[in-house]
Amino acid sequence: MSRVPGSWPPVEIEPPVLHPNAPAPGTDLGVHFAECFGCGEVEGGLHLRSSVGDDQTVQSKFTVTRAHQGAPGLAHGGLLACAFDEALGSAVGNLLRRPAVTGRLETDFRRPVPVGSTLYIEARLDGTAGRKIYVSADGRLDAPDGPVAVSARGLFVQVGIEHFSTHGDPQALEKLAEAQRKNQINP
Ligand SMILES: CCCCCCCCCCCCCCCC(=O)SCCNC(=O)CCNC(=O)[C@H](O)C(C)(C)COP(=O)(O)OP(=O)(O)OC[C@H]1O[C@@H](n2cnc3c(N)ncnc32)[C@H](O)[C@@H]1OP(=O)(O)O
Repeated sequence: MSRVPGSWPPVEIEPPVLHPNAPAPGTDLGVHFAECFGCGEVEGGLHLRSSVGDDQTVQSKFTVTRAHQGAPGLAHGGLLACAFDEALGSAVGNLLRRPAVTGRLETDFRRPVPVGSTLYIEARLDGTAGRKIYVSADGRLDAPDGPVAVSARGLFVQVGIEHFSTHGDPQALEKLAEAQRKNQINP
């Protein structure tokens, strides 16, 4: 049960409809962008690894290293929130294949997450309302059925692809499109 007040999703939603080219359960999702702090090969990054689960979920693993500390020996809460942003975004991007950005992210920190532990994060699509996409996730300590250490809920907002070229780095965007073509990701 969430500790964040208010019902979830906060508006009337439609059930999520998976994209016809959404990867099948069991598919390893790889790295969506080599320079992504969440899943890329970035020094000190989170190196999240994700695969498609059953029932409109994405399963991710995040191992906490010394680079992720806040208090000595414990994961920094902001980095944990980042891991959930990545896991939730991966569920939206891969299962719905709608370009979207995080509009709102809420996290409940329930247990300390020590350096060396692995969070098993299950992110699920909750529903959509027009451009708004509601997703939530639980992260369990050291095993897929371990105790819940962190829970999160996110609102992603669908954007046009020009969002990334207008506000971001068009060259990096082209690199990303090239990587997706190589991986035969059909938008
Ligand atoms: C495609 C192929 C994929 C292939 C596979 C890819 C895998 C891919 C993995 C990615 C994994 C990375 C995951 C990291 C994802 C980031 O970290 S994204 C970076 C962080 N986020 C940002 O930078 C977003 C910055 N914010 C913005 O650009 C704009 O505020 C937004 C979010 C686009 C919304 O602006 P807008 O388009 O003008 O829309 P706006 O009318 O303001 O809002 C739309 C609706 O959302 C609601 N809304 C917006 N913000 C909020 C809020 N904070 N609270 C409540 N409601 C809100 C509005 O009230 C509105 O509701 P309605 O009026 O429609 O009922």
